[in-house]
Amino acid sequence: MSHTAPAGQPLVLFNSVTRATETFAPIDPAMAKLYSCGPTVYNFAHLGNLRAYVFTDTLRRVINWKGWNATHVINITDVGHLTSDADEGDDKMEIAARAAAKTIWEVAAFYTDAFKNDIARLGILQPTIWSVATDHIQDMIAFGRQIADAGATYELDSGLYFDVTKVPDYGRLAGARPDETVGRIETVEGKRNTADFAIWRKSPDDSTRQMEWASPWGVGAPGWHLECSVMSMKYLGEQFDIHTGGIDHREIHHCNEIAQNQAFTGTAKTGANIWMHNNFLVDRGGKMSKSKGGFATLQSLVDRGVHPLAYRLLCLSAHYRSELEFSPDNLGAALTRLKRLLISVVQLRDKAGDLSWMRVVADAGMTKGASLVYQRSVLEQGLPADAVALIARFDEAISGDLMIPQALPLIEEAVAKKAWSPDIRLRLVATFDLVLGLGLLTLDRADLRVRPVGVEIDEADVEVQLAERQAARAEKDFARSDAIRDALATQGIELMDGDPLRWEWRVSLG
Ligand SMILES: Nc1ncnc2c1ncn2[C@@H]1O[C@H](COP(=O)(O)OP(=O)(O)OP(=O)(O)O)[C@@H](O)[C@H]1O
Ligand SMILES: [Zn+2]
Repeated sequence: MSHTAPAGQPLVLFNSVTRATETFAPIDPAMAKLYSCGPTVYNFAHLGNLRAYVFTDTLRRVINWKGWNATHVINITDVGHLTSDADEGDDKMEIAARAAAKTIWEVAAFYTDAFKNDIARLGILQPTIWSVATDHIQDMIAFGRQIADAGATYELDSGLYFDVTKVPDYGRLAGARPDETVGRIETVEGKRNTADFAIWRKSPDDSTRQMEWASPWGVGAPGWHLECSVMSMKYLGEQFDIHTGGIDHREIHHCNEIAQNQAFTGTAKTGANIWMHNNFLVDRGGKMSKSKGGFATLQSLVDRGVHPLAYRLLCLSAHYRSELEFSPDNLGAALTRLKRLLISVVQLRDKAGDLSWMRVVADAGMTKGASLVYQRSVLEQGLPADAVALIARFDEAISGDLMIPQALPLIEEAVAKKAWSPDIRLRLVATFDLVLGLGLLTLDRADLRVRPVGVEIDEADVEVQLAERQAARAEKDFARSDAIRDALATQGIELMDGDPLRWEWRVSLG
């Protein structure tokens, strides 16, 4: 891989700190460095949380596709995140563990696995490093000592607090001043400023916590904001390239991380050159959130017969800085679009015959971890000028602050271009899919036919009955054909005669 700036359009990204787009130029041109605030593992991720990781995955894929290597860290928050981001309430993990009568470690292990499983099903690449908060307690204490020595903190009975007036520009990211009380509730006696936050929280005398550690400020647990400053700095350095999170983090969590980073380095630097935030997935009730209960998980979609990649496509169909509405209609449209695309791609696959390049790319990507640029170089070899021009349009869209909604139709354009051989069209699909991650070259039609829970079907048997029905219809034995259709209907199988998608049957959604 080259270490010079890649060819193609410059990549511009919207920086929440300056509220402007900026040209991306990694500090170390040989390795871009990204940190994404990870899940708090006290429950399943909901679809809104997962939107945040489809976004970071897209960002990372675009960076790779355009020619840079990337180190990507996602943390696992298994301690410190209170029920309110503004230092109020109890630790989310402690509450969940009490409710389940389990240890926090059991709860964390269970939901961490569930999260990793969800992101794998969404085609999200594994980060280079998973950093688990409780593995870094000593690093957090050392960090806390340094910022305490620098005079940025003060101690109260309840713990060690950060004084937000000790750093320049506190709250610049949120566009708020330290004396503003928006979203903050004063619950801690003695705090100097409303926005001050806990670096270390002492365990109350009358209770023991499941998770607590000795520290210079008493036995207790670290503040949530501290974790991300410590782990991002540990793995990526004092100033790295991009820090991401959902837009709710722009108001408090990331302001506090920036303040800690500034106190630690004694500079005005925020810790990352670009701070990026994805907007919310909303439903009729507003932001999807765990605290509301009854939220939708990825598994709940699968249980209803929707393939996870249809949800990925739904996410890709909106720009990351726009709200995205989650509704059965939107999801249904995404599933239909994915099916349509896949039908065309499968037809091309059938026509193209031997795709030796596909084996090279798949092998390089999966087993040898080759960069996306290398895979692109295989795919894009020998393409005609008008196909290269389509790639340039794709590049232009994704380079403009990840304008994926504009890039998506180009895949459909490539598939439909009759003047190109199936081989050319598939090469384009494959190179675009390195960014989109929809698995278009590997999925089969049958994969998208997810069986909802509670529906008992034997797919081979359905296919046999369909063939019999086809034969009956050919012989104009409509009574027999209808009888087969009715028999299948009683098993929950709906036949789709004349289906423009040629998806001959589906499990009825009830
Ligand atoms: N509705 C949403 N849409 C998009 N991103 C979201 C949404 N809700 C949370 N996020 C993001 O998901 C990521 C993981 O967050 P985390 O696991 O800490 O969730 P949480 O704060 O416990 O969830 P909730 O906000 O539902 O209580 C964060 O980057 C967060 O900003
Ligand atoms: Zn964070």
